[in-house]
Amino acid sequence: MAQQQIVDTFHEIPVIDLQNALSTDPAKRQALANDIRNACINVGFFYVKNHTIPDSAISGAVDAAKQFFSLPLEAKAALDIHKTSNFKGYTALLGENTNPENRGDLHEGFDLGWEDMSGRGHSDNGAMTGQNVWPDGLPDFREACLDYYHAAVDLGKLLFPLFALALNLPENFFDGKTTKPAAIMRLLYYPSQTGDVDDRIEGIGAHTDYECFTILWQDRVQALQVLNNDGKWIDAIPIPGTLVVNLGDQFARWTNDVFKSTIHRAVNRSGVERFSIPLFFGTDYNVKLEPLPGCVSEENPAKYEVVTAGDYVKSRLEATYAHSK
Ligand SMILES: O=C(O)CCC(=O)C(=O)O
Ligand SMILES: [Fe+2]
Repeated sequence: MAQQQIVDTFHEIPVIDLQNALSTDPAKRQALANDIRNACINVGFFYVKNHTIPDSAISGAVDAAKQFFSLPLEAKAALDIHKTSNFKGYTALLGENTNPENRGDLHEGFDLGWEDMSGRGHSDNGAMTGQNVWPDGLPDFREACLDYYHAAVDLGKLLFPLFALALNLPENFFDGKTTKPAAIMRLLYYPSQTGDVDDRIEGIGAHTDYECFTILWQDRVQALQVLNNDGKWIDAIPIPGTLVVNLGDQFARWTNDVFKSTIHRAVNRSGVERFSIPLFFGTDYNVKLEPLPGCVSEENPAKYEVVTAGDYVKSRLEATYAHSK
């Protein structure tokens, strides 16, 4: 009988406490980085607790999302993402198709990028930078979104040195590569699917994320699922007080797949609506995604063509929205 290959897999997603992220004791920071390393190699997903985003920033952004998605369709459609060249604004139900085998994603979205509170978008070269678009008639919406955005970017800046340590690199390895962090935030609204459900329409179809890592707030409605190596969907159950962090394809490219960019999807059949807020965090758009020296060897030769982070994300976004153009 042929010997059965034993493939390591995971059945749950680890919870990592970030309390020691800024410890003055390097051994404590390294111990935390080791936990992150294990999660990145084996799962590609982990929860973080003691994550630094204030509850007030979360509740403000969630309230803003609820108000925005309750606007009349015409008001949201005026901000349709296809009207901008930099992927900002509103995505209608079925407007995106994350898994090309599906017929469209059953969510509405609102995308924004870097902008400081005083109203300046950052205007450098990347296709995804530049002005955000904002709805009329929701006076607190912009501030609530940006408040969360900046808190999540700060968390991303706390995580990058830990990822560097996890890869046996100097803690400041990514500093010069994340000067204008390429962070895209999305508000997401998933109606519940009821009645006869078309299997090719999911809240968000099976996909991997495009940037280095994603920081995701999810409400208490179970919908997010993560594919393990046995092809089984593992529920990323909502754990109050935590955020989900998952790796994206930029990190898989940097690390030549040593870090896993794990396939996931969201399916809301709970009977109630669901909200989530991902923030996709990458290096500056002009940085080349070159495999790190420690991640390439004779047994594991470089797998990916070197491209800039900006070109890579742009090509993935174009493919995602092509279906509703
Ligand atoms: O809403 C979620 O839980 C997941 C969203 C997601 O995977 C994405 O936007 O890339
Ligand atoms: Fe995702």
